[in-house]
Parts: sequence; structure tokens; C-alpha cells
Amino acid sequence: MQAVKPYVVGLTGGIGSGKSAAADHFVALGASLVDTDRIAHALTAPGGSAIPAIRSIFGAGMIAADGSMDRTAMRALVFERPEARRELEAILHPLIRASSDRACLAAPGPYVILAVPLLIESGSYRSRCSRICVVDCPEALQIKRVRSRSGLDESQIRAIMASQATRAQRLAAADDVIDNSGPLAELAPQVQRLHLQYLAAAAR
Ligand SMILES: CC(C)(COP(=O)(O)OP(=O)(O)OC[C@H]1O[C@@H](n2cnc3c(N)ncnc32)[C@H](O)[C@@H]1O)[C@@H](O)C(=O)NCCC(=O)NCCS
Ligand SMILES: Nc1ncnc2c1ncn2[C@@H]1O[C@H](COP(=O)(O)OP(=O)(O)OP(=O)(O)O)[C@@H](O)[C@H]1O
Repeated sequence: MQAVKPYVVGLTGGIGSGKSAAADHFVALGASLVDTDRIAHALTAPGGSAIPAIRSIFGAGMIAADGSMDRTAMRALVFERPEARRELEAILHPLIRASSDRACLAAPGPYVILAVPLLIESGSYRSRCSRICVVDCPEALQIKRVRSRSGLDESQIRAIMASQATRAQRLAAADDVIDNSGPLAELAPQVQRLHLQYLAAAAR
């Protein structure tokens, strides 16, 4: 028997825009979450299925003592050298897509939030989504929030942002926008309103 195609909402936004914070609210309301950042982390954890290819392409120097990908070294490499980023993406993206497709089909909730940082950049995710929801805030706030979360400096954060779609490109592709330029408390009512809209659309 063929699985019923789920109603999938692609949730995206630039680094530090608040995707995880928004996704947490959707999950609290009963949506299923498929998070491609989490899938990417699992693929590159000790014993992860991307590790042999990463070792073969990038060398043992990119593998940490516990057998995981050395994230700090890889981050420094790929956001400095676009061709290295494309090599890493060529290993990871097909695996992430296959895993996220399976997870969407198996998701138990009334609809699926598919959180993908690179949704606008990658045509293949856009075509899988019934709707695109963008979490938006000014770039200066993205930098401030990532700095206080991770300790990355401003130039590192800017290098990551430069490899992503611009704020204007994301907003142009959005069906729905969550404005995360205010305090965290302002996320919940926006998510609640969209949740009702997605429940109704999924039931049609
Ligand atoms: C470069 C890596 C090692 C940095 O690891 P780190 O722990 O610092 O970041 P993490 O994986 O938690 O991602 C944090 C954020 O970085 C940004 N980011 C990650 N990968 C990319 C990329 N290829 N291009 C642009 N931005 C990216 C996203 O905003 C993401 O939400 C890691 O992000 C990675 O393996 N990236 C390749 C896989 C990928 O493209 N993931 C995005 C999910 S589809
Ligand atoms: N409205 C807000 N006010 C203050 N801090 C916030 C707000 N929204 C998110 N944050 C904080 O900013 C940081 C980034 O938010 P979050 O992790 O949700 O973003 P993200 O888009 O998932 O990031 P990434 O792209 O790195 O995965 C977190 O520490 C989060 O707690």
C-alpha cells in the first residue's frame, strides 16, 4: 500500500533567525518535526553513515578522536572555501534528503514541519513542501543571537551568512512569515495562528 503523502510545511530562515525556537512551538501544538540540522548531525556522529566518505575525501584530519566529524575544523574550512563546502554538501545532502523523506512519510502528526536552513537555496526541498514558512529577523539580530549562543565571532557568522540566501530572497519565496525581530514571547501567538491554518489545510 502506498503511504499517504503528508502535508509538509518547509520552515526556513538564516542562521540564528529562530527556526528552532519556532519549531519548538509547532511541536508543542502537536505538529511533527523533521529537522535536517539534526539529521546532518546524526550522519556525522561517531559511526554515522557519512563518516567513511568524509574521511576519504577530506582525510583523517577532519575526523575527531571519537570518530565523529570534527565540526570546528570543518566549519573553518567550508565557510572559507566554497569548493570544500560543495564537496561536503555533495556527500551530505543526498543522505539528508533521503532520511528526511523517510521521516516525513513516517511522521505521525496532522502535518509535518520540515526545518531546512537551505530550503530556498535547494530546489529539491521546495518541491516537496506544500507551503514555505520563513522565520525572519534583521541580520544584525541574527549575528547578535548567534554570538551569544555559540561564541562564534562576527566575521565567522558573516561568512556563514554570505553562503546562504539573502533575507530578501527568502522573503520573496515565503508563503508565510514569522516575524522574530521582537522578544521570544511574540513567537507563540504567530505560531498558533499558522498552526490553525496548517491543520485546516492538511485536513482538506
Ligand atoms: C559546516 C558544519 C560542519 C558546521 O557545523 P556546526 O556545528 O557549526 O553547525 P550546524 O550543523 O549546527 O549548523 C548550524 C547552521 O549553520 C548553517 N549551515 C550549515 N550548513 C550550511 C551550509 N552548507 N551552507 C550554509 N549554511 C549552513 C545553517 O544555518 C545551520 O542551521 C555543518 O553545518 C555541516 O556539516 N554542514 C553541511 C551540511 C548542511 O548543509 N547542513 C544544513 C542542513 S540541510
Ligand atoms: N526572539 C528572540 N529573542 C531573543 N533570543 C532569541 C529569539 N529567538 C531566538 N533567540 C535565541 O537566538 C538563538 C538562535 O535561535 P534558534 O536556535 O532558534 O535559531 P535557528 O534559526 O534555529 O539557528 P541555526 O540556523 O543556527 O540552527 C538561540 O539561542 C535562541 O534562544
